[in-house]
Amino acid sequence: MKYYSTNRQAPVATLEEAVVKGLAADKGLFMPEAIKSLPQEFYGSIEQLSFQEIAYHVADAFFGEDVPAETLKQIVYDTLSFDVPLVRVKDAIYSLELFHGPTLAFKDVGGRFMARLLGHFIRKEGKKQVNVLVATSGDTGSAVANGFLGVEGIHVYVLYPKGKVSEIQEKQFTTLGRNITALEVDGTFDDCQALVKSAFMDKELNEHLQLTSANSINVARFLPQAFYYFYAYAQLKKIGKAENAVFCVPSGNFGNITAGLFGKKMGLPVKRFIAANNKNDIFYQYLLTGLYNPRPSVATIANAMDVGDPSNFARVLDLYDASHAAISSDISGTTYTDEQIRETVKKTYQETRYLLDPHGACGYRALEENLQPGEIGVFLETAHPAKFLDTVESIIGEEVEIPVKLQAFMKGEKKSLPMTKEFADFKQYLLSL
Ligand SMILES: N[C@@H](CCOP(=O)(O)O)C(=O)O
Repeated sequence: MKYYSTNRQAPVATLEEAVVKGLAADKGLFMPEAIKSLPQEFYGSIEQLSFQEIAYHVADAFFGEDVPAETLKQIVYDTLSFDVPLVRVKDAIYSLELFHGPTLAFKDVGGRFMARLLGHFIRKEGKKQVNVLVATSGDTGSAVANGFLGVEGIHVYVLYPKGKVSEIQEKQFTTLGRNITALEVDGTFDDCQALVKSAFMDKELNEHLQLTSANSINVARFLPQAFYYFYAYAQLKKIGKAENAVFCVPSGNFGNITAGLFGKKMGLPVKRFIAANNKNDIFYQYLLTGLYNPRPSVATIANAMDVGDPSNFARVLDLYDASHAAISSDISGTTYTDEQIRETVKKTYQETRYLLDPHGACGYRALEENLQPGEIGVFLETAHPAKFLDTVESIIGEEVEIPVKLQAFMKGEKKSLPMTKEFADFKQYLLSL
């Protein structure tokens, strides 16, 4: 399969080139030339398949031409060593719990898949060291750092905005050492993302180092996120609730919802999507006005969604031929203040005893407010509430139990390097390596 750039000014790439480069030479995002529909028989009996079996079918449609079947199967099965259960919260609203992986956030799926696929390409080609640059507003950093920890031939640099991620999130990527380096940037997530993208475009740097990205701009990070939409559908089908499924996705950089849109293009019977924003509501405003106006992100309690210029908007436009009408017919939007998020966590916990995290709360509330009669709503519960311990405990006024996996991260000592948001400083640092 070949990959083209959303900016259409760069040569098409092989899968390996797209994964190893991350971003196209014209600063566009790579898109697969074909989105294959999966056969009706697959959907007809999908509820009989395991998560790993379903994911392998989806992975095969994208990567099967370029990765030997046994290798791809191994990558998928190793990646998905945890479950993604669908849990009913209230009425027709279900939570797709994406926080049962090693770092307790949905990014574990893409992070682990990409680490394994990149590792495969490095071994196959005997490549020199690949340096992964990743910008995080909270969850990507930990998933990528943990997914790549100890992978030979790869060094990961995590760029994160100083003081704008939760304490536990920070611990998850600053305490690992080995092939993981954390850079604490005096700026916002958007500054971190801009530093990373500028590095990919810099000729001198790219002659000095082999660089790639592990944000959802990388096809190997973002496409695997489609796996769990199919699995959610299978779980709905098992309980006879698969008609009129609506997926509601807490959205920041828009990689997660874009993976769901790919699923729909592959024939997954999804009625519609809702993108739930926090106050960084650039996409919501786009739906209202037809104008895309990126702006500096503001800090919220749903910090992983604090993105002011969502990278994957380019892919959404590409998927729908830049038609605002077509996009709006598949996706609606919502936006919530911190106050509304707090209110939702509290009320839902009091009513149902289900504890939402601040991101999931945006998704849940959007369904509560927008679900039509006859529709079944699934919101993506993107991270475990304990990752936002202080926030969540202060909202519900109770102690939250910290899963053992998280406790382990909290014991380590934070190690990070300070970095300004000036590209010249970042470049100098990378050149000194
Ligand atoms: N929400 C992210 C921001 C980066 O998103 P990505 O999906 O492009 O990696 C985070 O938690 O870091």
